[in-house]
Parts: sequence; C-alpha cells; structure tokens
Amino acid sequence: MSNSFGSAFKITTFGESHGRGLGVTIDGCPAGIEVDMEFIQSELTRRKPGQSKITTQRKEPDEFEILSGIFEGKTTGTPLSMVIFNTDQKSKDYSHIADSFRPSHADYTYQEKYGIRDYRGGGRSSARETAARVAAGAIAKLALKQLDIEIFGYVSQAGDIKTEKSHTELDFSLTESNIVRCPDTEVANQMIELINNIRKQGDTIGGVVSCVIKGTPVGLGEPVFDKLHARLGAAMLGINAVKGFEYGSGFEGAKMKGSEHNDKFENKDGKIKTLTNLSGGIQGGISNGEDIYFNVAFKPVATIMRDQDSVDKDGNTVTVSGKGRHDPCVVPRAVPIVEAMAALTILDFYLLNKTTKL
Ligand SMILES: Cc1cc2nc3c(=O)[nH]c(=O)nc-3n(C[C@H](O)[C@H](O)[C@H](O)COP(=O)(O)O)c2cc1C
Ligand SMILES: C=C(O[C@@H]1CC(C(=O)O)=C[C@@H](OP(=O)(O)O)[C@H]1O)C(=O)O
Repeated sequence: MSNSFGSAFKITTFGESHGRGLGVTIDGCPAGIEVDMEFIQSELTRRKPGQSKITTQRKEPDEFEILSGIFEGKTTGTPLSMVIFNTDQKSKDYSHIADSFRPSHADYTYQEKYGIRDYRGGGRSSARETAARVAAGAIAKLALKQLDIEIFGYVSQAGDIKTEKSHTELDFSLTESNIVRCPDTEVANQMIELINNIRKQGDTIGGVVSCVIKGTPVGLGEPVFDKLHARLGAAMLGINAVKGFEYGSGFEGAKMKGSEHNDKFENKDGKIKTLTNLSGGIQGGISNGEDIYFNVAFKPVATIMRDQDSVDKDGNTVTVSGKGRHDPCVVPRAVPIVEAMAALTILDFYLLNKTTKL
C-alpha cells in the first residue's frame, strides 16, 4: 500500500479514523523553515470536524504534537514527524456495515483488495487521514511563505449555487468570514442555507473548491510526464471524494478558438508577462510566473441518512442506512486540504528544480 506523496519533500501519512491517532513523517524537509506552531494549529482547525452546523458533528480538537525534526523553532533537515490523537470515535455507528458495503464509499473495493477492512469510520479510507496532510501542508506553506509564494483556496460552488465572480474579482480576506468559506458573501449565505436544507433531508451534495497560487517563479515543472499541472492534478485527485480537476480555462477552453484563447505576451518593465491568463500560469508543463489557478470538483458524500439497497460480503441483498456523524457537503472543510496538497506539490517542485540551474 502506498502511503507517500512527493519526492524531494516526501510525506508519509499513517493512522486510521477510529484508531489511536494519525500522523505524518516528512522526509526531505529542508533545514531553516521557521516553524510557527500557531499557524499549523490554525490550519488544522480550519479542517477539523465539528467546526460548524454544516459539517460532521464529530468533535475533535485536532491538536498536534511534533515528535522530531525541529530545534529552537526551526526545522533541522531531519525527518519531521507530527501526530494527532483521536478522541471522539463512535465505532458503534459502523457495526451495521462490518460485513456490508455503503454504496459509493470505499468499503467494497477496500475489502476486495485487502481481504481485511477496519470498517470503523472508514478506517484508512476516511477523510480523517487528510488531517495529516494538512499538518505537513502547513510546514510546506511556511517554507513557501519564506519564498513569497501564497495559496488561496475557496469554495466557488455548493450544489448548483456558485459565485459568478472569477478569482481576480474576489477578496480572499473574506474567505474565512463565513462557515462555507466562499469569499462572495451573498452567495455564501445561499450555500449555507442549501447545505443546511440538504442535511435536514438526510441527503448530501457536492461542490467545487477553487484555488489560486500566487508568486511562483518561472520554471517549476517538467516538459514531459512530470508536468506541473499533471502533478497538481494527481495531488487533487488523490483527495477523498474528488471527481474532477481543471486548470486555467479548463473544460471551457474546449469551446474557444485559438485567437480567443492565446495569452499574448508583453514586455512589462523588462519582465515577460502575459496580457491574459487562460493558460492558468502553466505552459508546456512549466510555470510561467502568472497566477496558477484551478478548480476541484467534489462529489456528494456517499453516506446518506436514508435506507439504500446494497449487498453484503457474500452478495446477499441488504439495506444500509447512514448512522452517526457525516458531512452533508465536504467543500467547506476541503479548502485547507486543497491548499495543503497544492503547497506540497509546489514545494516539492521547487526543491527538485533548485538543482537544475545553479
Ligand atoms: C473533508 C472531507 C470530508 C468527508 N466526510 C465524509 C463523511 O462524513 N462521510 C462520508 O461518507 N464520506 C466523507 N467524505 C468522502 C469519503 O472519504 C470518500 O468518499 C471515500 O473515501 C471514498 O472515496 P472516493 O469518494 O474518492 O471514491 C469526505 C471527504 C472529504 C474530503
Ligand atoms: C473525522 C473526520 O471526518 C469523517 C470523514 C468520514 C469519511 O468517511 O471520510 C466520515 C465521518 O467519520 P466518523 O463517522 O468517524 O465521524 C467524518 O466525521 C475528519 O475529517 O477528521
């Protein structure tokens, strides 16, 4: 089973949703990153369950401990390990699916592949694992901050309600001002109402998290295979419940003519820039110094509070219904996860690329 992501800044996560806890080891963490503990905690707090009425009600403080890799407030270049203990597991909520499969969760595929499954809370397939990624992503963000690279994620769509404003028109200082994390405040209120109504019906909905990366230098990414957008896409598609990834003009670009789509170059005070940015900051797999922006589509949560026909391990027909605490819509909590995976990808490329041009 592969539990790692990245190569120069390589993270390995461990732990299950209803086990003792979760954590991450970062191998290849450069020395000299100033470790801001409050910032790491605030990132985990943005992701944690039980944060509002429109998320799962599991109550986890998600406080972290750093076990290794820092000295006098800075990373030392040795493996940096972090751990988060579980405190609020309610494993009884899962007894009824010990031998049965929830439609569209990971129960069936996991059972078939490994022949053994920690069914409690989805075990390793639970999005709780993303707490470890957010912890590592916070370290990556701190490193990127020292390089003046910043990442802004936000909810752009919940169900069929979406902001009509593009990322260039939005004020990201408003993202954290509401519980759904949409910087278009009026639309945010409609999203919250929709998610709340869906939750009351025992149902779930999907949504879209958009993300902008500002300050990347020209030259991150490779011209073949390890194209920057390919690795960003893999990072995003590796998040639970993700169904789609598009960057720059994305699927809209398919409708356009070259004459409309091309980003014309200009010489701006001796710097080569583009007048438009339908390329999404990446051309030929390599960052061009413009903002990198992309959308990540999440499906509706699989566990719904309604009876559904399914099967058990032996193929018998059964009825399963969701029990316990689940997200009616994942996007509010997915924002820090998308940002973390973006930070891990960009820092990984930055560290790899440093050695290509001395
Ligand atoms: C932030 C976040 C929260 C989630 N919460 C739930 C949840 O409460 N219940 C659930 O059934 N699935 C939840 N999911 C989705 C499942 O983890 C996911 O559907 C499952 O692992 C199967 O993987 P797949 O959907 O990628 O195929 C969540 C996903 C994310 C990103
Ligand atoms: C615990 C978290 O989210 C969980 C993600 C999840 C799933 O199936 O992905 C199912 C639920 O698990 P439980 O039934 O144990 O509460 C969510 O609460 C978390 O993100 O930290």
